[in-house]
Amino acid sequence: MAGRNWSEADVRVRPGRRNSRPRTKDRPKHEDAVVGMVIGVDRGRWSVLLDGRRITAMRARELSRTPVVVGDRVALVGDTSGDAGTLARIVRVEERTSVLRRTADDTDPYERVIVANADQLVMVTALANPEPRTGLIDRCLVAAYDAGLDPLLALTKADLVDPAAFLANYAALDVPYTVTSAQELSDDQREELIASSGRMPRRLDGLDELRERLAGRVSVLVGHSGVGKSTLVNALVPDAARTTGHVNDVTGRGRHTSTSAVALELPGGGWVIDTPGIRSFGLAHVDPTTIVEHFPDLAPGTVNCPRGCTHDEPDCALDTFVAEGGAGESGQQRLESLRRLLRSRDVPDKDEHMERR
Ligand SMILES: Nc1nc2c(ncn2[C@@H]2O[C@H](COP(=O)(O)OP(=O)(O)OP(=O)(O)O)[C@@H](O)[C@H]2O)c(=O)[nH]1
Ligand SMILES: [Zn+2]
Repeated sequence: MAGRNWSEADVRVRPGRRNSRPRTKDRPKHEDAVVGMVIGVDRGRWSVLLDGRRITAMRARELSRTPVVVGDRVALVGDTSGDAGTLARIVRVEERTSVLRRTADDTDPYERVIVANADQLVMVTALANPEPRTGLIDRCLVAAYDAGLDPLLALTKADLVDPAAFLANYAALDVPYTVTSAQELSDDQREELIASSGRMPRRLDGLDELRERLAGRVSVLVGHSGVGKSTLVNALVPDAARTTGHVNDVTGRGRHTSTSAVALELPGGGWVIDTPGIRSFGLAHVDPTTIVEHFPDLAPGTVNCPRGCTHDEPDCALDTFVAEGGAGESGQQRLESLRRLLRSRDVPDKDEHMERR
C-alpha cells in the first residue's frame, strides 16, 4: 500500500473510530530513533557506539527481556548525547545477520546468544603451554558453521613448538589459520616496555597476517585461559587494556572485570569481540545437515542416506560414496573429519565448564 493516499472515505468505512489520530499501536514506532552498535553490556546497562560517541543506554520497558547483546544494532531514543550521566533508551533490536550462542550449563539452564552480527570466529589456541586440544576447536568449528561465521584458527606460541604437527589435524578441513610467536626480548627492552605500558610485554611475530584477516570484519575471539588471547588483543588494539581492565598491572595475568563480551575497534577498521569466560557453545540444537553443507565435496553423497541420517551411523551412504571415489582422494580423511565434528556436539570439552569464571 505504499504511496496510497488516505481519503475521508477510508476513514468512514471504519465505524466506531472517533479519534482521527491513529492509535499508538498503529503509529510507526520511534521514527526519530537512531541506530548504533552495542559494544559492551554491564549490569543492565548497554554501551552503544553511535557516530563515534559512546552512549550508555537502558532497555526500554516495551522490549521486556528481549536479549540485547554485543554486536547488536539497536535503535535508540532519548538523550543520545553520550554526556556523562545521561541514559538513552533501546527501543528496538535490528535483525541480526548471525548469532553465536553459548551453551547451557550448571549455573544457567538456557542457551544464550552471546554475540550478534559477527562475521568470523577466531579460535585462539596455544601450540603449547597450555597443550592444544582438538576437542574444543572442533566444537568451535561446529559453532562457527552453525552460526554462519567464518572460522579462523589463531595459533599462538609458535616460538615454543613448530605448528606443523598440530596443523595436520586440520589439513583435511581446510581451516584458515595464522601463527604468531613471541619475540625474545633483551632485559633492556623488557624494562623499557614494562615502563611504557605497565604490563608484561610481548612483541609478536606474525601479527600482520592476523591483522589482515581481521581487517574490516567483526571477529569474535575465543580461547582457553592462558592461550595468549589478551596478549593478541593488546597487540591488536593499543588501548585495549585500559578499555577492558583486562590485564593486571602487577602480575600481567588476566583479571577480568566482567565475564561478558566486549567489542574493541581495530585501528585499521573492523572489530574484535573479546569473550572472557566464554569457552563453550550451545551445540545441542545443531542439525547434522548444517555441518555437512560445509563439506561441499561430501554433501552430494548424502542423497542416498536414509531419512534423518546422522551421517555417523552404519547405514550412512557417505561410506560407499567415499569408497567409490565420489569425494576425491582426500574423501576418506574428509569424512573422518566431518564425523569428528559431528561427534564433538555431544562431548563438551571436559574443561569447558570448569574454566568459566
Ligand atoms: N612463549 C610465548 N608466550 C606467550 C605468547 N603469547 C602469550 N604468551 C604468554 O602466555 C601467558 C598467557 O597469556 P595471556 O595473553 O594472558 O593469555 P589469555 O589467553 O588472555 O589468558 P587469560 O588472561 O587467563 O584469559 C602470558 O604469560 C603471556 O606472556 C607467545 O607467543 N609465546
Ligand atoms: Zn548419512
